[in-house]
Amino acid sequence: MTTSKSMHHTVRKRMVIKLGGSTLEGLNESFFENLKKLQESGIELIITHGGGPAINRELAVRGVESHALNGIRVTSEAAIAIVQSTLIGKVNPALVHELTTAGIAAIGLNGFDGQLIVADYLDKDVYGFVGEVKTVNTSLLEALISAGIVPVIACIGADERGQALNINGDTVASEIALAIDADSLLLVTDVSGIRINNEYQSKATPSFINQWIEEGHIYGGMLPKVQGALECLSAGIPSVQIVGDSLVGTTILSRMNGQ
Ligand SMILES: Nc1ncnc2c1ncn2[C@@H]1O[C@H](COP(=O)(O)OP(=O)(O)O)[C@@H](O)[C@H]1O
Ligand SMILES: CC(=O)N[C@@H](CCC(=O)OP(=O)(O)O)C(=O)O
Repeated sequence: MTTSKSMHHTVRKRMVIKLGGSTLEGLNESFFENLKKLQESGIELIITHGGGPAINRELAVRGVESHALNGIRVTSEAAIAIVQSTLIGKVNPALVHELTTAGIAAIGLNGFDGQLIVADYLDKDVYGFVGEVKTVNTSLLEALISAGIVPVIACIGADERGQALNINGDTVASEIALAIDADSLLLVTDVSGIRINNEYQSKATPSFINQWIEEGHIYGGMLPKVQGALECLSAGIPSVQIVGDSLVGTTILSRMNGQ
């Protein structure tokens, strides 16, 4: 009797979808219908999200300054409280509401829930209260997935002392994809993929991406996306896509297929 994986497991397809703050507030009915269709086709969905614009508005209302470095928000003690309350208190429940309204069973989570995302400071002197992912509670996610519930994860990590740490949404998405061995990662943003010299790229490879970063064609908020994508690809996740809300964009593969 062979013990090949395919003989013991029904083929599962698992997709992590990250919804960027840039596009989150404008998603329409047809976007959620598309998600529902993906789910009905048998794909297991895990949703993560950011919320940069909502955080910016809240910071401005309260007069707290912040700036980005390499696409990552340098997060002061005053800022982390606002990031935490905005993502967990506002953005996450609003998204869960939209999903459940669309008929998708969903439950909101953040790094504190069941120690979902245990984090440590990325580099406190440089970035302040920004985290890097140490561990992901995959059994919690597996339990929800097998119950047919879509986990909706806000990008807040918790350190071992219970301090909230801000983690870029793209980084959380790729770390979750790696932890649960996803078959694909979909980063939904406000542009239809990677644009180089005014042209959207339908395909990309790690070597092109490294070149585009060096030449300055990829910058700011696109950096954590492609960095997460490269990590996923090198760990064996077959495909990462960066797309707009119509799900059209750039597919990043380890190598160009058939070309
Ligand atoms: N080469 C590139 N192609 C497309 N967008 C890019 C590129 N380089 C930088 N960007 C910027 O990245 C932005 C998307 O990142 P971000 O604003 O952080 O979105 P999100 O909130 O979805 O994470 C785009 O709107 C664009 O301004
Ligand atoms: C550390 C860090 O950069 N955290 C991000 C978290 C939100 C996010 O990633 O939002 P988007 O999806 O809109 O980019 C921030 O504070 O903006």
